[in-house]
Amino acid sequence: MTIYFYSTRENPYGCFSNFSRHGVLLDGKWWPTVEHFFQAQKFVNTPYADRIREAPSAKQAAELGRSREVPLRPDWEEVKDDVMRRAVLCKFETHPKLKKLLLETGDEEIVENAPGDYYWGIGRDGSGKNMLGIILMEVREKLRSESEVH
Ligand SMILES: Nc1nc(O)c(N)c(N[C@@H]2O[C@H](COP(=O)(O)O)[C@@H](O)[C@H]2O)n1
Repeated sequence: MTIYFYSTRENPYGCFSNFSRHGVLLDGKWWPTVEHFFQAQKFVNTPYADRIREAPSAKQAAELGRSREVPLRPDWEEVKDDVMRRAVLCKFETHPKLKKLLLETGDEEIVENAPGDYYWGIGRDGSGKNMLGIILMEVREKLRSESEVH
């Protein structure tokens, strides 16, 4: 059965959202959520990226990251999927309970049911790309093959 997630408040899969309070250590810094890291990478190596890292919530980090008052890095469209892959993998490697939950989803399809997001989610009408769901399934496959080797 397809697994849908969106709000962090929904159990058990709300923790699959990038807004969930599961931090990651990346590039020598601690990021309170994947969303903080992802949004900051739009302005990598600028003081604005540090401002995003210090945002009190993922929602505020996303608002800062979506502002176009500060110039977006020129290669963002080319790098954004890999930025997301790295952060999502790090999250599930860092938090064993989340890794277990992800592996327990087996081969089920995972879908970010974000009504306003037709790229990372499926959008309101279900026609979106579901790139975050696809990345979660890629990460699941990677973690599964690693756990079979050891
Ligand atoms: N909770 C939530 N609210 C939204 O409005 C969303 N668009 C999403 N999806 C997440 O948004 C992040 C990327 O946004 P931008 O590319 O910067 O617009 C990413 O974490 C999606 O999973 N979630």
